[in-house]
This record gives sequence, structure tokens and C-alpha cells, in this order.
Amino acid sequence: MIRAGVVGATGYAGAELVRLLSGHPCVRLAAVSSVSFQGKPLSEVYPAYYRLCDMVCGTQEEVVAQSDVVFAALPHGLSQELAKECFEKGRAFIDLGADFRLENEEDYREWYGGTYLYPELHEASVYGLPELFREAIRGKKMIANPGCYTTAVPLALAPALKNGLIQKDSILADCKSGVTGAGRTPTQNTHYPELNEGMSAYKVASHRHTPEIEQSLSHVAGEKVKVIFVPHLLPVNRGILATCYAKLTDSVTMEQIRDAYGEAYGGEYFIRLLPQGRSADIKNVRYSNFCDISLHIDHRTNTFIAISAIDNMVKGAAGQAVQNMNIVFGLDETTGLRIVPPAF
Ligand SMILES: NC(=O)C1=CN([C@@H]2O[C@H](COP(=O)(O)OP(=O)(O)OC[C@H]3O[C@@H](n4cnc5c(N)ncnc54)[C@H](OP(=O)(O)O)[C@@H]3O)[C@@H](O)[C@H]2O)C=CC1
Ligand SMILES: CC(=O)N[C@@H](CCC(=O)OP(=O)(O)O)C(=O)O
Repeated sequence: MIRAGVVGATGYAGAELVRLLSGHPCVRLAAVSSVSFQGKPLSEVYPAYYRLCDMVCGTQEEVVAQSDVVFAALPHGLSQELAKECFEKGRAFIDLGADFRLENEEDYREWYGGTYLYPELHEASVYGLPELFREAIRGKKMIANPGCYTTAVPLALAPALKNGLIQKDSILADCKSGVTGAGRTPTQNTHYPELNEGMSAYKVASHRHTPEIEQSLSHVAGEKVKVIFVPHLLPVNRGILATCYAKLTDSVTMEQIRDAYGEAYGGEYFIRLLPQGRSADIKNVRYSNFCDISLHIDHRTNTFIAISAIDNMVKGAAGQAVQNMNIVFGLDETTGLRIVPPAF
């Protein structure tokens, strides 16, 4: 059994990791940590885990000492020291935050205000979006796990971009996120009366996921790609809906598009290409690691529209992290993740 530990287990991403790891057939949840709830059982923080995970929250050091793989579910900026400790002790390390996601330190400085404390760790780490970069992940032990928008948008657009079916300078990603994406600490925007029955954009064309989305799409395209990215907060608990637009290159047909997506994703268990005429819906992927994608053309304006739906807590965080762990440990990628989403 793989001994897995979660640092930051009391946050939403950490708690979701605990849920998935507890049901994983090859994993024993070895230790969980928290600062605010140290000494308390996790089931006291999240009563849903009563009698299922009554493990007491310990320290970060205890997690590292007792685990073969350490998952970090900490706010941005707190993972680098922990990564170093894991690296030195030979632990696999999977970071759900952004500290290792950007390849260019200048981008990290600009968008997160931080620096790379240990450049050799950044060299050793790899961006963990398996459906696009699987071969690079194999054999690595330090994984930068992408977040929600940065999973949903590249998956929606990659095959069209790779096959030259869309104009690279015309990409627009209009995204909606469930409120768990903002984490457990309440803010005025996420306060029920202010959120409920409303919907608004935030960080319009200035969100720090922009360089990360561009990094993935540029790798796929083989040249620098820019996107206009506008996120919105949706008054639901879970889900990312990414509606992505781009101008088609000359005389591209839906058949060509479906061929390209079929070829790229036909063998991908977690990507469900929807039949023509259907539209991706966050309701149908809840609690699962699926990414549903629907494909559309607006013939009047020669525009391609790809819509992807994921559960931000699963394919956008904890599920993808477990998928990466499966790759690192040579397991079938779907182990512990063959979850059937509820029908309603
Ligand atoms: N929510 C989501 O949909 C997604 C989140 N992520 C990423 O996952 C990470 C965690 O996010 P999320 O779970 O939403 O955030 P939460 O705010 O819900 O949880 C944060 C966690 O970090 C711990 N923590 C906070 N400050 C410190 C500190 N100074 N030292 C040690 N531990 C600390 C908290 O523990 P305690 O207070 O108990 O000590 C808590 O367990 C972030 O990097 C986020 O960007 C990635 C993809 C999606
Ligand atoms: C609704 C909401 O606030 N969402 C978060 C993104 C959550 C996420 O995916 O976190 P990463 O930054 O780790 O990728 C945001 O917009 O910053």
C-alpha cells in the first residue's frame, strides 16, 4: 500500500483529497496536517467523515515522516519549503497550489509576487495535466498539479489548436466557477446573501491563471499563444464551465474538428466528448474526475466554440492529483477514480 499524507487537509482541496484517498484501493491514508485544527480529528472539522476518517490532524513534519507521497493543499507561496523537505527525503510530492506551475520565474514574480527559492526543484518538477503532457510526467516525483480553470480551458482547446483548426490570436475563454473554488475562508463575495441569485465576473482579463493557460496552450501550439480570460463566480458549490471561442481557420468543418478531438481524446477515460447537439453541463460531472467537452460551430461568424465542464474540486484539484499519483506510482491512471457522477 502507498502511504499518502495530506498537508492542509482541513481546506476544501485537502478535504477532497482525504475523501478520494480514503476510497483508493492501493492507498493507506497515513497522516493529515493542519495548523488551526492541530490535535483535532478531521471528522470534527468535517462531520461527513465521522467514522470514516477520524484521523487526528498533526503537523506538516509528521506528514512528511509518515508518507510515501505528500500532497500539499496550501495557499500559494507555502509549498516550496515543504517540497524541499520531501525532495531531500525522497518522498513523492504533489502540489495543488501554484508554486511550481509556471516555467518562467518572471511570470511567477509578476502574477504571484514570489521568487523561486530552490531553482533545482523547479527543474525537477513537471506540470501534471496528464491528458496533454502524460509522457513528461512519467518517471517524475514532483508534480505541479494544475487548478480548475487551467485544466478546463486547455483541455477544451488543445486538439483544435494542435491541428491548426483555429486562429491562434482569437482565443477567448469565458469561464464560470462554483464557490468552493475560493476555498473555505469566507469573504464578502462568497457570503451567501451577496452570492446567491447573482452572477458576476471577477479579475476580468487580469486573473493569474492567464499565464498558466497560455503556457499550456503555447506548448500544444508550438508557439506563443495568448488568451482573453474572464472568470465568473457562479452561485453553486462545485463546477467549472469553460466556454471557449476562437475563429476557425479557412473552411474547417465539424467533421474535421470531431476527428481531431476523437483522435486526441478517444483513449482518454476521463474525457467525455459529448454527442453532437449536446452541451457540457457541470451537473453531469459533479464529484467525478470527468471532463465533459461539447463542440460547436457558429457558421454565421465562422467561430468555433468548445465547452468543457469539470468538478473544480476533483478534475480541477484533488482528482487530478490522485490521477498524477497513479502515474507516479505506475498504477492504472483511473485507480480509485472510477466514480459515477450522480444523475440529478
Ligand atoms: N478550491 C479549489 O477549487 C482549488 C484549490 N486549489 C489550490 O489548492 C490550495 C488549497 O486551496 P483550498 O483548499 O481551496 O483553500 P482553503 O482555504 O480551503 O484551505 C487552505 C488550507 O491551507 C492551510 N493553511 C492556511 N494557511 C496556512 C499556513 N500559513 N501554514 C500552513 N497551513 C496553512 C489551512 O489549514 P489550517 O487553517 O487548518 O491550518 C487549510 O487546510 C490552494 O493553493 C488553491 O489554489 C487548486 C485547485 C482548485
Ligand atoms: C472561485 C475562485 O475564487 N477560484 C479561484 C481559483 C481556484 C483554483 O483553481 O485555484 P488555483 O489558483 O490553485 O488554480 C480563483 O479565481 O483564484
